[in-house]
Amino acid sequence: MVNIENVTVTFQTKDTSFKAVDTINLHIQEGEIFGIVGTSGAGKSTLIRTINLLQKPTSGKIWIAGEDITEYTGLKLRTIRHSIGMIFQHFNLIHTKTVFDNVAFPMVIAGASKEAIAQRVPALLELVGLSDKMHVYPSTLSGGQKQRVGIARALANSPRILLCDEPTSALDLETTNAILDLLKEINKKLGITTILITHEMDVIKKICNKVAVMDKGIVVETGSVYDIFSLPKHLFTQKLVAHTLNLELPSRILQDVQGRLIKVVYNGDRAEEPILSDAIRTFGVDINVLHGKIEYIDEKPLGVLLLNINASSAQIEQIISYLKERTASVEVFHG
Ligand SMILES: Nc1ncnc2c1ncn2[C@@H]1O[C@H](COP(=O)(O)OP(=O)(O)OP(=O)(O)O)[C@@H](O)[C@H]1O
Repeated sequence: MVNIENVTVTFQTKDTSFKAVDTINLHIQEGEIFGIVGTSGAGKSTLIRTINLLQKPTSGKIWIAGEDITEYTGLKLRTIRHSIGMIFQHFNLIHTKTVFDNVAFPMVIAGASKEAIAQRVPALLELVGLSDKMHVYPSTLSGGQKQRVGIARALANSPRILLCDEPTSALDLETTNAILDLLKEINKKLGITTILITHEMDVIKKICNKVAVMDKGIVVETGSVYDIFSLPKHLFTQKLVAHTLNLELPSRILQDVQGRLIKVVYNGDRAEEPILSDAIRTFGVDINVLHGKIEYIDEKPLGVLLLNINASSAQIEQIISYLKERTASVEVFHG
């Protein structure tokens, strides 16, 4: 549906030039929720803005549904933009217009009839759960409600693609979850291809199917969200995932621990197997669980355990290879 081909964006300042996006290639399929994650300054906003040409690539191409749109201008550009909705971190509502008029605005610009607008806007407000706020002004709404208006407005011209620029960064945790649920529901109901940028792996974990991890203008890793969480390959991704899974131990425990400390990740059906109790029985040693959890990502289980094994070196090696055969990864931390 969306192909980003060798896209580079270079900003010229007075004496230097700076590559905010460097030779990025991404293929986003129809109907999926594709996340782009990275820390501040990674180039996420610049990249997402190239998809509707709010930011023109310095080089490379943007393909939408098989059309190269990179050089589009005038009517062609306006038409393609109507098929791409966008929502923003700070909602970008027009404060002098009512909720109804905010949602109607893109339809007015696109030349829709009054009848079409009168029919569509209430339906959109119902979809986002704001039917009772149709005639109020944005200043009377909460952040979550403002974002719901932003979503309804982005859908006004029935786009095929929805771009979400940090849609929940200005919201509290509960409202974030409600907005992410809504985006997921809309994606399912309308089949709209959704591309979302965020600095939070939790957002990716909650709604995305695929993810690209960006650092300093480049994509360091891309794949299904489940694969990226269970086996992150790049060091930068590993750090993001470790931080999100929150498996850090207090330094006192790390200092005092005797024997070997290992991290085991197990995925798919194996997350529900009694691998650990099997290992304890097979080798007749004590294995102490210091920390662990099973997460469900894309409805598939992903287990992560921090284990402490106190046994002879030979036995520990045997246990590690036993676990390696039965789990996604085993990492030795200590000892
Ligand atoms: N118009 C511009 N002129 C010059 N530099 C720019 C411009 N826009 C962005 N940059 C720079 O490009 C880099 C990437 O910015 P961008 O906003 O795309 O990152 P980001 O990953 O979205 O970060 P954040 O979440 O903080 O917005 C930054 O170093 C930024 O200062």
